[in-house]
Amino acid sequence: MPSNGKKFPEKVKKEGCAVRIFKAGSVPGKRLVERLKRRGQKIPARLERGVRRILAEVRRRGDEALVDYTRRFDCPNFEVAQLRVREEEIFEAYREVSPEILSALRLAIRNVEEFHRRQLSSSWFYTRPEGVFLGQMVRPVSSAGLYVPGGAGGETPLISTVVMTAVPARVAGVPRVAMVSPPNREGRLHPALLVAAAECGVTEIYRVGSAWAIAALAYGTETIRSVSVIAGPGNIYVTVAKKLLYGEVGVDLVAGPSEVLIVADESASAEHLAWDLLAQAEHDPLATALLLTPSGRLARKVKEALLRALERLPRREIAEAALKGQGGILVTRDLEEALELANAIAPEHLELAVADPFALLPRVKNAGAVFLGGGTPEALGDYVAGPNHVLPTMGAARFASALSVEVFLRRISLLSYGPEALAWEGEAAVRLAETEGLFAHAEAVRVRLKSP
Ligand SMILES: NC(=O)c1ccc[n+]([C@@H]2O[C@H](COP(=O)([O-])OP(=O)(O)OC[C@H]3O[C@@H](n4cnc5c(N)ncnc54)[C@H](O)[C@@H]3O)[C@@H](O)[C@H]2O)c1
Ligand SMILES: N[C@H](CO)Cc1c[nH]c[nH+]1
Ligand SMILES: [Zn+2]
Repeated sequence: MPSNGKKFPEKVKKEGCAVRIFKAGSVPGKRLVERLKRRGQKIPARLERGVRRILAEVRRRGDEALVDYTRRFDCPNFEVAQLRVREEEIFEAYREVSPEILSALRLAIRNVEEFHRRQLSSSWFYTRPEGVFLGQMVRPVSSAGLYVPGGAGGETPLISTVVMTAVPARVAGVPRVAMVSPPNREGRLHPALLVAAAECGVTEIYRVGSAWAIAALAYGTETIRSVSVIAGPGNIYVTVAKKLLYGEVGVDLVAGPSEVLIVADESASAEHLAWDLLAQAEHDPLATALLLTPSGRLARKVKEALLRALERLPRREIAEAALKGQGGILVTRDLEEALELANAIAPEHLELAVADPFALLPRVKNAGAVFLGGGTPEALGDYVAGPNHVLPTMGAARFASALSVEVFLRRISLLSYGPEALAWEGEAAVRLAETEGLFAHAEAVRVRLKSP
């Protein structure tokens, strides 16, 4: 029964199966956890083949392939001349965006910049008395390509992702920043997307999305010059393209379909938790939205709240598919077990909706970002708080971190030896080179020892 005492309408009753409650220790509970733990391990072979084909086409046919794919998936009448956004279109976009949106964007930019400035590492050096100079020189990459998701037909342009990708690139000092995002059916990008790009110092904007946009940034086409590093989140096609191209081009991290895992106790509001779960589930049918709680009562209340909320959700179909596929509610023995499972799943977002979240924090090992306390919805982090919302998914939080200024920087090592230092340490290098059987290495040092 819903909490207002009325019966659920038929439709909601039927959809009740979208939200599953299991005991964490039960067979279906364990099965769900095992599936989530393995979620990043294998790309379906058909999907990978499809993405490889796209990459090869763009490499071979350049702009022509971009236009073909864009016509097929996003904008039926797309022309090559529409690929690059012209400067006048950005001026026009400023006229279309309301002052309220502009000031919200500027607040987000300020907060994101303040957070990311703290990540800047500086160059340094030190010397050793015998005449050794060693150091590290920090340099930005010369160009970056930013992927901003748009959904099929550009229906859901993630304007906030412009801020999250472009601000760190600007803080790092990248001189050339190219942004790509899929156009809508009319071949347009949302005006707020263009304004956000201009506000964050993006230097080129292209209307192109999915795996073909990633290929264009990596290989270059007639219109789009290749870049040194690609950053930004995207759907499974974007994510697989980035994985396959890693090495040919720098890639930030595996930032695929969104994920939230909430650990909650009875202090949490069921309605708040339901909306937090749906906030990630509505991103993608492949999104993950999981609640872990020792309270059976809270579990049932969240399920009811979810079913009510789904009724009002415009992207209900997407969210339901995500809940059915990768979501649910698991009732754990205690908070300890909930934390253990959270660490094993390594979610993109971890919410600690418990009475004393800071007491649980020392036990968190794997997560992209942690939201402490029921008053801190994940959505704040998506838009305005300051930390980056481009975060590791599919278990990558075990080894990767949020998008940061570091992605756009390189640390170049510096070495200089004077003759005295060479005399002191050269012999050790010769011995190690000989042990490795590398004659030229040894000789390169020996000739200098003989005639410095
Ligand atoms: N991990 C993170 O940090 C993070 C941040 C923001 C968003 N996200 C995720 O990014 C994703 C955004 O996805 P989206 O769909 O909204 O935008 P998107 O731009 O990533 O994907 C849309 C593009 O994919 C194309 N596409 C659709 N079907 C295709 C197919 N069968 N083959 C190849 N291409 C196809 C569309 O035509 C369009 O060009 C979501 O999964 C969201 O959860 C993740
Ligand atoms: N939740 C997404 C990261 O998984 C980021 C985002 C952008 N806009 C809304 N949400
Ligand atoms: Zn989100």
